[in-house]
Amino acid sequence: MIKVSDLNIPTLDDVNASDKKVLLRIDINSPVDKKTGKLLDDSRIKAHAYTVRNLLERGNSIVILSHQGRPGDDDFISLQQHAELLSKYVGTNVEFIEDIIGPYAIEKIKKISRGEVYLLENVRLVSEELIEAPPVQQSKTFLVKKLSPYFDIYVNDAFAAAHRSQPSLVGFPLMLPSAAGKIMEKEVSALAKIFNPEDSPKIFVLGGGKVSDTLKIIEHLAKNRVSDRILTGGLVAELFAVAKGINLGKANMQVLESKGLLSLVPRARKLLLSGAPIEIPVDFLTEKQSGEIAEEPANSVNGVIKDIGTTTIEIYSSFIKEAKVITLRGPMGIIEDERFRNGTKSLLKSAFESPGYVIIGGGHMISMVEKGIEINENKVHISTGGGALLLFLAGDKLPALEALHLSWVSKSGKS
Ligand SMILES: Nc1ncnc2c1ncn2[C@@H]1O[C@H](COP(=O)(O)OP(=O)(O)O)[C@@H](O)[C@H]1O
Ligand SMILES: O=C(OP(=O)(O)O)[C@H](O)COP(=O)(O)O
Repeated sequence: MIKVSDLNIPTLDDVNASDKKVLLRIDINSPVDKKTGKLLDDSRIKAHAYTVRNLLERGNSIVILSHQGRPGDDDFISLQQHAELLSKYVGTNVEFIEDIIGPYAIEKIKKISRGEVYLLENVRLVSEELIEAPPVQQSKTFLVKKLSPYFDIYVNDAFAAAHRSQPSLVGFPLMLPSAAGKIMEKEVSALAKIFNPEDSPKIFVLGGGKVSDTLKIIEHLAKNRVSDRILTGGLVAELFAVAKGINLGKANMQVLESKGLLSLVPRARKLLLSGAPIEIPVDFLTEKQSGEIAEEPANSVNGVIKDIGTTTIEIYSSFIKEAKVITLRGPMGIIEDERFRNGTKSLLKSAFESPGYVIIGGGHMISMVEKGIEINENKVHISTGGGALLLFLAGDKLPALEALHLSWVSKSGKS
């Protein structure tokens, strides 16, 4: 059992996860090369393989659910590549099933034997999965009603998606005995232990492209007074620059407009006026239509912003070096292009060299941690989560954890 504030989260031992038919939800959503459609990083796949191996050692058969990307985005692809990589890291064949709740998937699930592992297709192909709602409502979806009858237990290992109240994450725990997987258990236990509200100064380095999510997180961090300083990068920085009245130029305004982000400016401006400790870059690395790459001051940008500039790196690094806890999520630039990785790499280096404790999260951000560098586990926690990590650190209750708690209460009669 894991205790998280007033939630009791059952673990594999609490549901006797042995010799059972297990429905396992993991989060192997990974960065994708927009040009080739190939996965750019397999950190999450490698991490979740541990839970799959653990469940196999307990004599279970396993059917896995996960998502990749969001409909309409370039990274919304099939899980076929993921199954091949999972087979490699688990050390046994993970059969890819190109179906989710259709007759082919159901027939295969009915016949699965002990020791077999199936990975179903991208669960976000089921339209219900895109709707967030409370567990009771999600337990009545086609996805949950079609799959639940064929399993003994449900295991949620998807810490990185635990902030999503979607059917595959919160619907099954009311229908099946449920538990946290080994990655979920490890993340929640570690973060609850290392994140001491008393530690100060706490710095959050927040970048990336999930601006609406990150704005909500910053509102929570500011409201709960969890962060002493928030250093912004990526599209998040551009939103706050515009909110500060900085003219980023026509090209960048068009990027923000095309992503529907300008409607968030009033909320960002309100945060700035409230005195939230938010920093924005003083310079950017930009690319002109001619292809020329240049470093430009934030108040006279002509090219399309692709990364933060060196002066910003120096200023942010000086803040990082004074921090007791540094949490980084979301890259500073368009890291799919190696020309725009300097900002992210430089800040990661400053964090690793600082005396503070470092927490790193987010699929793209994790992919930037140099493969094979020596990570001092006493000083660095590499989370599989991004938004989920930040909301957990901001003190929010994650819907997937609440659903597991509800399942425990309803099935065990214990609170
Ligand atoms: N200045 C920028 N303009 C456009 N996209 C950006 C910029 N900086 C970062 N990005 C994009 O942000 C995406 C990663 O964002 P996000 O998913 O929030 O990060 P994480 O996966 O680490 O949580 C990458 O695809 C990257 O190309
Ligand atoms: O990659 C994820 O979140 P992250 O980008 O915050 O790390 C999770 O898989 C959640 O994906 P979503 O933000 O499309 O629901």
